[in-house]
Amino acid sequence: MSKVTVVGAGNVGATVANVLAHQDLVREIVVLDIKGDMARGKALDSWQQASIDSYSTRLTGTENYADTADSDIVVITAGIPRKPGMSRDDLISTNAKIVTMVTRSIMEHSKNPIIIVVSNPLDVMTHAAYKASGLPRNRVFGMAGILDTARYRAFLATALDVSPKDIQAMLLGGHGDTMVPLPRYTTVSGIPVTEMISDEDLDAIVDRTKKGGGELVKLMGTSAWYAPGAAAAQMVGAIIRDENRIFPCCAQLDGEYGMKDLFLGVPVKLGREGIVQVIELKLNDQEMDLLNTSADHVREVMEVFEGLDIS
Ligand SMILES: NC(=O)c1ccc[n+]([C@@H]2O[C@H](COP(=O)([O-])OP(=O)(O)OC[C@H]3O[C@@H](n4cnc5c(N)ncnc54)[C@H](O)[C@@H]3O)[C@@H](O)[C@H]2O)c1
Ligand SMILES: O=C(O)C[C@H](O)C(=O)O
Repeated sequence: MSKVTVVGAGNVGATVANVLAHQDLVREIVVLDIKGDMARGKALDSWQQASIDSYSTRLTGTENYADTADSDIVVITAGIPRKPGMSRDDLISTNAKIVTMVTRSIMEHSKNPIIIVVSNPLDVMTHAAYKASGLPRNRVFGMAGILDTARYRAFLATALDVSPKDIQAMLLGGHGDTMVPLPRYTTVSGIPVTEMISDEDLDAIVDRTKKGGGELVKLMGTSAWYAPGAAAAQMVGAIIRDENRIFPCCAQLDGEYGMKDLFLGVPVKLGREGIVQVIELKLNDQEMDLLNTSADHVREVMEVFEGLDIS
């Protein structure tokens, strides 16, 4: 596996390419954007960093899909980000068209890629790419849960004054304010987090996590990119190394958690073939209720998507 395409050379796309290049895992990264010179410039800038940071991954930029031919993995970050006051769902009509067109163009030049979607609203955009690609569900999935748990882990690390490296956590649901961080599946070096923090403080951290994207949009006027870019690069790394790592990702459910034909955040095992397994947790009633509420919200956005005219 050695060719990765990143579509969208904006804040997130450029970060995915740059972080991935630093892992020195792939032969070639192609960065594609409708603004071809921006893609060329960012790829060239990252390539000029190679001798300083010691990696061999060759980066090039383009606006031409022929240059993406025979990609093993494609990360789609193309689309508009939200501005303060907007929800991710407000992006749907613009980004649904972009993600669909991008996926169709990718499939004209790569036979059997793995596609990782980043564009928002994430769960529905992952469905859009799945539908436009014709690929099986194990090869099309979305990045959100790694980012959302990373935020949760960062907030916990600050509150407990420990390293975020020692916090392990799981999270379910759609990538929106109804996401479901799971304290029952959160540990600090194996110690249940509930033994280290009060219920009140933990609740506040769960709530801040759910609104974590919006907090950054408010601060910066646009959405985040360092942690999102690193999260997508981590997924690419796990696939290329065939590691079977378990991450929360947006995957199509086929009966798991009692749901079908819906893309939602769940724990998955990631290896060379993409999603090797969707992992079903034994949820309690309260967790299941929260997951159902989140799924209902994603279904509402799906209805908007189904009503769009994307020719
Ligand atoms: N899943 C997540 O957790 C997560 C995290 C952060 C951002 N996002 C989403 O990722 C997307 C990108 O965010 P960003 O901050 O990088 O935005 P950005 O505006 O910095 O970059 C987006 C890029 O997409 C390009 N683009 C637009 N239409 C295109 C097309 N048809 N073909 C190719 N390129 C095209 C633009 O030219 C631009 O360079 C947004 O939708 C944002 O909401 C998702
Ligand atoms: O919040 C956003 O709009 C971008 C992204 O989904 C995030 O969580 O940072």
